[in-house]
Amino acid sequence: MQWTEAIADVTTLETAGPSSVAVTGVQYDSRRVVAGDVFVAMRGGTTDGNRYVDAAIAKGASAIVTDTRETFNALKVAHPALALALVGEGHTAGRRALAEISAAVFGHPEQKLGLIAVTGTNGKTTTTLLTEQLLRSVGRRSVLIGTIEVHVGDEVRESPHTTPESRDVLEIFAEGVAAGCTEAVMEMSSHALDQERVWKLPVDVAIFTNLTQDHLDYHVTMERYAAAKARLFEGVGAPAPRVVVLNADDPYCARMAQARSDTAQVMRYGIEAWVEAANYRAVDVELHAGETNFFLATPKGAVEITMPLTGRVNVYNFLAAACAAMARGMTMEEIAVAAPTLKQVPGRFEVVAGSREANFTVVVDYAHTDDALKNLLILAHDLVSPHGGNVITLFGCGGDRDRTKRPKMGRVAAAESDLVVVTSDNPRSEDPSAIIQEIVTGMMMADGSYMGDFVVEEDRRAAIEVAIRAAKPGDIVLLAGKGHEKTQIFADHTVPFDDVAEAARVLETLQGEQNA
Ligand SMILES: CC(=O)N[C@H]1[C@@H](OP(=O)(O)OP(=O)(O)OC[C@H]2O[C@@H](n3ccc(=O)[nH]c3=O)[C@H](O)[C@@H]2O)O[C@H](CO)[C@@H](O)[C@@H]1O[C@H](C)C(=O)N[C@@H](C)C(=O)N[C@H](CCC(=O)O)C(=O)O
Ligand SMILES: Nc1ncnc2c1ncn2[C@@H]1O[C@H](COP(=O)(O)OP(=O)(O)OP(=O)(O)O)[C@@H](O)[C@H]1O
Ligand SMILES: N[C@H](CCC[C@H](N)C(=O)O)C(=O)O
Ligand SMILES: [Mg+2]
Repeated sequence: MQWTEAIADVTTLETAGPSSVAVTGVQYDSRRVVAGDVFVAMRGGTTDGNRYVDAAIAKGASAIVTDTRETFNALKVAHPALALALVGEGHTAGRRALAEISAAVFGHPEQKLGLIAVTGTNGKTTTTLLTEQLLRSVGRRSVLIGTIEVHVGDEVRESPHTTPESRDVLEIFAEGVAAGCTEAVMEMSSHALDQERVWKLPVDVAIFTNLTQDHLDYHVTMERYAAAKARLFEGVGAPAPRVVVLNADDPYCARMAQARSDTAQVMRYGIEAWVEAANYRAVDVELHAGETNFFLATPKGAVEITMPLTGRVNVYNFLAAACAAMARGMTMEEIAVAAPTLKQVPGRFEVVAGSREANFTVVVDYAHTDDALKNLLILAHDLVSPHGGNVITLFGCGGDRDRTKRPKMGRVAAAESDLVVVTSDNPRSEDPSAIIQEIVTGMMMADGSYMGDFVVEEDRRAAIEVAIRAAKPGDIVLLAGKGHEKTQIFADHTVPFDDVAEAARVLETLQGEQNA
């Protein structure tokens, strides 16, 4: 492709250098540049891509796009034979240019896929995976992009980010188109919406799951966090979505509804809301461990649903996924047929194998906000209360993330558990014991005493053993916060770590001790 074609959709302040240059790819990270790439130098929060233009040129970059005038002026003098473009000042202009160039370079795959995008604090990963499975049940092939995995048709890859940069999204989309995919299902994190990593992606169906506290380290206020999420329903540089799917039971439903276009079709789902407020409803919900039954009531009638997922939050995730599938042309009858075949999502209420033999249940769950933890604890109580079992909760909080959720998670855990084991999550650059102290502060009552029973064990491996050894028959042990994650991240090193594997190992040891 020619340079002029690659930047045809980009708003430039100034260009310089030759116009007939062959462009073979595009990159935003100098370390990934190969000969022929356009390098887009963007300012960031940690560093500045403009510092790395020389590195990119040394690797054979065919052209440089920058969001900084000094870089542009300096390159004009130092590299007069290089194709250059200056886009508006600042990282937003850089990210927009990156998206526009990537769409051109990858042949506009975003125009060839029906895009379903999911935002909200909790439930995005689950909802995307359920939506993909529903579509697959009627023979559609999808691209999936989210926290745990990337799917390109039948191929499964690890995911580095919940929502990658536009360049990477568009590359995956192009591979999906080549593999015969007709739809794409993706999570859109608030970071990505705010940073416009999803610039000009034409979302056909936009889903809102819920909004509760998280990420205030980044967004600072709930209003700004909500505004970032609302951008999905407005369209980020693209026309507003054709269909919006909203959780009518969430207090932020109206906020998201306001952002949509006047012509958008609105599908509101819920369990609690009145019929007038929610036109897609779960009625007569029966929750069991490992199975949930209800009627999916729609404007066209109702169908009976049986699905092998546990808990009320998954009824919401199913409703969201079912609405999206219907918006893409599936019938409710097809959805009812597919429901029993849905797969459990890794690390979301995942029951650890071997726990049944121990006569108690060990569950790994990705709850890492106070709302998710509260929902998890309610579910755990529902499951153990018929036979008088206890709830033992293990969790920690991630470093370099929202600090204000730490005491809130501490309070919820202490109020709703019979025993809490406070430990480390991913400490990242922070001191693990300082994070734990902030959690424990939330467990303190007005008179200075602590609510509930808790123990502190900073080492997550040892803590898992403490929690499981404390369990008696009929109890449930919740290992919260890390879900599917396969590593633990410390300041200067990352180690392999897997809650499910650690729990299985302890259960095996216990079994061995019992047999001895
Ligand atoms: C806060 C945040 O979102 N940061 C992301 C953002 O960083 P940034 O804009 O500050 O960029 P930077 O690191 O300062 O670098 C500036 C530029 O220099 C480039 N660079 C840098 C070094 C180099 O040698 N050469 C080079 O060219 C970088 O590629 C970049 O283009 O853009 C970077 C490039 O894509 C991301 O790696 C980085 O993710 C960081 C690591 C991160 O932790 N992000 C998290 C918070 C995040 O985005 N999470 C959400 C999910 C949240 C959820 O699921 O609830 C997600 O969507 O994944
Ligand atoms: N609809 C929901 N409402 C509230 N909590 C939920 C919901 N769905 C899942 N959860 C809880 O949130 C946790 C994370 O779920 P999931 O991974 O699907 O969400 P996510 O939005 O993708 O999270 P992240 O932003 O961290 O990737 C689950 O383990 C569960 O505890
Ligand atoms: N994807 C989310 C959740 C991380 C969960 C927890 N394990 C942590 O590391 O904080 C984030 O980046 O905030
Ligand atoms: Mg996710």
